[in-house]
Amino acid sequence: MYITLGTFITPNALFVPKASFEAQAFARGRLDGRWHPAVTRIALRGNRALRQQQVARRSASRWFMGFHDECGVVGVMTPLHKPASDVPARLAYFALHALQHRGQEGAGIVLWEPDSSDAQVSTKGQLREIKGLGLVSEVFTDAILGASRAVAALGHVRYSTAGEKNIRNVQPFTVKMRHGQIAIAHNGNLTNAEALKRELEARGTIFNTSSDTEVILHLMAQSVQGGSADARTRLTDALGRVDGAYSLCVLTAGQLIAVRDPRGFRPLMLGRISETSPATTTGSPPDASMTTWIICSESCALDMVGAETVREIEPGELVVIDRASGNLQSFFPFPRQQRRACIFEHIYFSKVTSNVFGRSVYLSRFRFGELLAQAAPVEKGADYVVPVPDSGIAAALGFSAASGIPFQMGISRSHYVGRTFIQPTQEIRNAGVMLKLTAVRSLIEGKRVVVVDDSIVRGTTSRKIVHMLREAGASEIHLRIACPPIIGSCYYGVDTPNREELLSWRIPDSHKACEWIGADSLGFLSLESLRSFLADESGDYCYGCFNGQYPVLPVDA
Ligand SMILES: O=P(O)(O)OC[C@H]1O[C@H](OP(=O)(O)OP(=O)(O)O)[C@H](O)[C@@H]1O
Ligand SMILES: NC(=O)CC[C@H](N)C(=O)O
Ligand code: SF4
Ligand SMILES: [Mg+2]
Repeated sequence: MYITLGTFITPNALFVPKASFEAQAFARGRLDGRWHPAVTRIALRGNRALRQQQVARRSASRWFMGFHDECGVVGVMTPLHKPASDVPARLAYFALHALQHRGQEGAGIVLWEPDSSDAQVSTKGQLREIKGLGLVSEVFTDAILGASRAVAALGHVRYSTAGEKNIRNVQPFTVKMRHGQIAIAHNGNLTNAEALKRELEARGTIFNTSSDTEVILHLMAQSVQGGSADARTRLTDALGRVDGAYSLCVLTAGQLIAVRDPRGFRPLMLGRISETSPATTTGSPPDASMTTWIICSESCALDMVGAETVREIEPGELVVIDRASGNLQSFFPFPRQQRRACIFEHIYFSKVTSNVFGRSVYLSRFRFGELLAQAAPVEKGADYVVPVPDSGIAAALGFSAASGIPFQMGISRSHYVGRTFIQPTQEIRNAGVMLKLTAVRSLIEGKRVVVVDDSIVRGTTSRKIVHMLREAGASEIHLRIACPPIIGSCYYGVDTPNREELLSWRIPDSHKACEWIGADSLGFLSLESLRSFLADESGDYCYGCFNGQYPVLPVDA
């Protein structure tokens, strides 16, 4: 197998990316017409190229992004009268597609495929896994989905927080226990996983992955309630031993279980597709026996598959959907805790079309921008408010509305540069080439601009953007950030750099940070503003990465 190495000549720099299949696509097609690829063909063995691709993928997004997204989960359970078909797999696929922003390392779907003679009976058949590294659209093909015959599905998109980025750690995990197969999909991070792992290993447990999530399966298998065939009982027992963040779905041949940790760090939604008229129009609840239930991380996934949003799964709630009875039962098996929803879901992680923790993500971001304009105005005014696309757009619109400064898309984002792009070399970084973001010179030249972004993590993006806008002729650049300075890592399901890498930890003085970035001024949304926005609910949120007050510390830290 041979691949192509590309040499790219841009107005600013000349560089030779490392070999990979992505490089080939990049050189040949994706940026055709924009850059000027002088493509050099160099023969390389396919295996080596593949390894390089893996390495590049792993490290590329680290360079590009600040806080990484987390994971997304989905569960689908059809009603008893529905014969096995490709519908559960397709519903899971589209829901995962809507949740792709939450994880791009790998994706998986587990299908409950009943024995063909027994397609409508409740507790027979197998759980079958389809998973791979890469994006949802790369892992699943139409042929794979079309060939499936299932009555329920469980799906996951991963961004790792524990364990390496390899195929073994891609979820859902499916295992065979004494009472049958079980599959699990987890968003979050367990703060005592390492301690539990050591304990389990001392008892002879063999781990198949390096993910924290696997601990739950072993705890279930070795549950003191082990004699119980009931997955709910064993899951409750296992979760009683873990701490930290989990919004998870479990699938057996018979039941779909959804559960959220008592602090409710991560979101989890319940939705349905009803074959009868929805409750809202008839006044009576939809017939459970005619309902396909969907569990998912964010409401955007329900919208994607045309499902009705029923409600959030509550912090500490465990919901069991049983196919045979058509029942949905709710339990609160854990001691109650103060809710600690992750405010970063609203600042950056979740999709703007979602409602998360009972609030519209878009409206939150817009309001953060308005509050930022009030708290950190640009004293002498400016010509434009310019967002850092995509995640800074809603906050910039809010800033513009509150300040009266016109909004302009002065930075264009390339949609061909994914989050799994080739790692730029140090040479490229030094040349300040922005692969993802480009200034609109005709708009920016000679103008005073307020640049609004949702967050600064390492400061890489801000520094590059300021440099790029100066090169494009901006006369003043005022950077406004729609969240407080980030000074700590996250232990609850977000892949964060070490504290020492965080700009606001390294350079706590915002004047000095502004100098490092190269802007004319720098302003953040304060924690007080954030709390005032959340009003009565401000005590229900986690702000650990902003104030160092973590609801629960990792046991092994
Ligand atoms: O300070 P840094 O370490 O550079 O990280 C901060 C940047 O990372 C995020 O964007 P990202 O490019 O990850 O994704 P987006 O396109 O979804 O905004 C965030 O919106 C900031 O722009
Ligand atoms: N980001 C997440 O929610 C990750 C889930 C799990 N902790 C993993 O590392 O795979
Ligand atoms: S530490 Fe930050 S990112 Fe992590 S849960 Fe708390 S607010 Fe969210
Ligand atoms: Mg961004």
